[in-house]
Amino acid sequence: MSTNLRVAFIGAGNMAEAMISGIVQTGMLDAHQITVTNRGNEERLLELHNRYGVQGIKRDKVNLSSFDVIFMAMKPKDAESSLNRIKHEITSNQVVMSVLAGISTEFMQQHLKPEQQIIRVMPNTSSMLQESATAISPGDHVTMKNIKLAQSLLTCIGQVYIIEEDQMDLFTGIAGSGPAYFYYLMEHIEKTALLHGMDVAQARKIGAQTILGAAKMIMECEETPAELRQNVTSPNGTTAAGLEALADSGGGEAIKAAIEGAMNRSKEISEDLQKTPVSI
Ligand SMILES: NC(=O)C1=CN([C@@H]2O[C@H](COP(=O)(O)OP(=O)(O)OC[C@H]3O[C@@H](n4cnc5c(N)ncnc54)[C@H](O)[C@@H]3O)[C@@H](O)[C@H]2O)C=CC1
Ligand SMILES: O=C(O)[C@@H]1CCC=N1
Repeated sequence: MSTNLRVAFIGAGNMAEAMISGIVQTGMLDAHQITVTNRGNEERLLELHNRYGVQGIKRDKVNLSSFDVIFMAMKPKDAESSLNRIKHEITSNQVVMSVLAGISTEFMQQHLKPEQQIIRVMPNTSSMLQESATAISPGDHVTMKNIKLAQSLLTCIGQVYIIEEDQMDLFTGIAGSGPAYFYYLMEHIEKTALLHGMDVAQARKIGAQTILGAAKMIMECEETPAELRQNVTSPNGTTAAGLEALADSGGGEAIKAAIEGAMNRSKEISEDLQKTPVSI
């Protein structure tokens, strides 16, 4: 990766931090190549500087024209005003990569210059440990060189998949929001363990190792998840009883509902924004 490459994050929240942490830890970029901005929380900018060595500068003081890559990492509700501002600060040689849920490349294109290079990205917070499942959908004007740049930059926060944009809401439901489902699962494992007298710290380690082991089995074995499940399940044994209780409690439906709930919310964010008149 070029030592001259400069990357700006607009937005200094959880997602920006997870990505910065992953990028800096792999050494793909030097901390001095990264600038992070927010609207005014200087304490947060100092925190990110102290943790990762990146430059933290208030949005008003940043000149975006000197960056090769501009990551949009604010909340979707702040996208429109931010895009309207970015439009006048950058040229089409620079690439805008947006991690915002529900914000389409079409919406971004409408608010930026007609030939602006745009890539829609959906990472997750496991970026922090370089274990994100990240999707990218390139906009119409982005060069192959910048698609490759996005791939190598995002590879340092985990696995990267190029997908059609019409799959982005679904991807968000599975992977963008996905870590939260597993944390929720863990919360319930801990609660149940505690209820039956196990120490929470011990239950956390045991539960996490079980999830990690199952994930590795899925990644590394040839069997399908259904086959792997059957391998655990002895006739009339403990797993059969557990799975029956899970199904009786609507386990499968609950997983479908979670993914579809997040997917539909992503669509809804996009539709709501399209209803607002586009400001010039
Ligand atoms: N948290 C997650 O797991 C994931 C989040 N995302 C997306 O990342 C984006 C950020 O999410 P979080 O980091 O969780 O939110 P957050 O609320 O933690 O951070 C948002 C940041 O944006 C800043 N900000 C808002 N408007 C701004 C502006 N005009 N200029 C500069 N900074 C501005 C805020 O000061 C704050 O630092 C969202 O759009 C979300 O959809 C995507 C994938 C996963
Ligand atoms: O909850 C959200 O809206 C963001 C997008 C994907 C994960 N977190």
